[in-house]
Amino acid sequence: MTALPLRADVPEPRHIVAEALTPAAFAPFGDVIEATDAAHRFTINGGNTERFHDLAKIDPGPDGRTIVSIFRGQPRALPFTVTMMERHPLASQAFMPLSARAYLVVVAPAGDAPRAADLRVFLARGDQGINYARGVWHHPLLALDGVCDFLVIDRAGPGHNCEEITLDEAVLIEPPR
Ligand SMILES: NC(=O)N[C@@H](O)C(=O)O
Ligand code: NI
Repeated sequence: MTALPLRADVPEPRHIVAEALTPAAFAPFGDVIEATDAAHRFTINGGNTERFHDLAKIDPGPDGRTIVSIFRGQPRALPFTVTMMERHPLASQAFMPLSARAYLVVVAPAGDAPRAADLRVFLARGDQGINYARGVWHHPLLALDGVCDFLVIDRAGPGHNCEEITLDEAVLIEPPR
């Protein structure tokens, strides 16, 4: 059986394999929210409780109000094709998994609209949250393996706080190796 010729007019999407989420790797995009030895941690409540203190820079913007919501995400199948990105120019946005499942985080630096080559893909563990700093480009929630709930901390207030762009080329996210 002869292989069908690839269509010359349809470019092969860029392939990206997710990398592990660490505070250092994610630093250009915001904060990783996790209870680790690296956090400013101290005991409270007479020794019953440990506080992992001040883990994310929540930024509601100059005239915004910080709000807390729950997002219930349907799972995405891998490989997943990224064709768009969004940003919140007025405030940060944080996601903390409540379902203890891994999820994907696709980001690009704040500033000009990203090209596909600018994207970074992280595989977050089910005990790691993330906080996108104001204006950081990201893909909307990418839950995996089942319906997942996330606590979300972002902004309510005047102004348009969600801008979307279509990428110059599609990006295929492979299953983690
Ligand atoms: N639209 C909305 O609130 N969700 C997105 O911002 C997202 O990052 O999932
Ligand atoms: Ni968002």
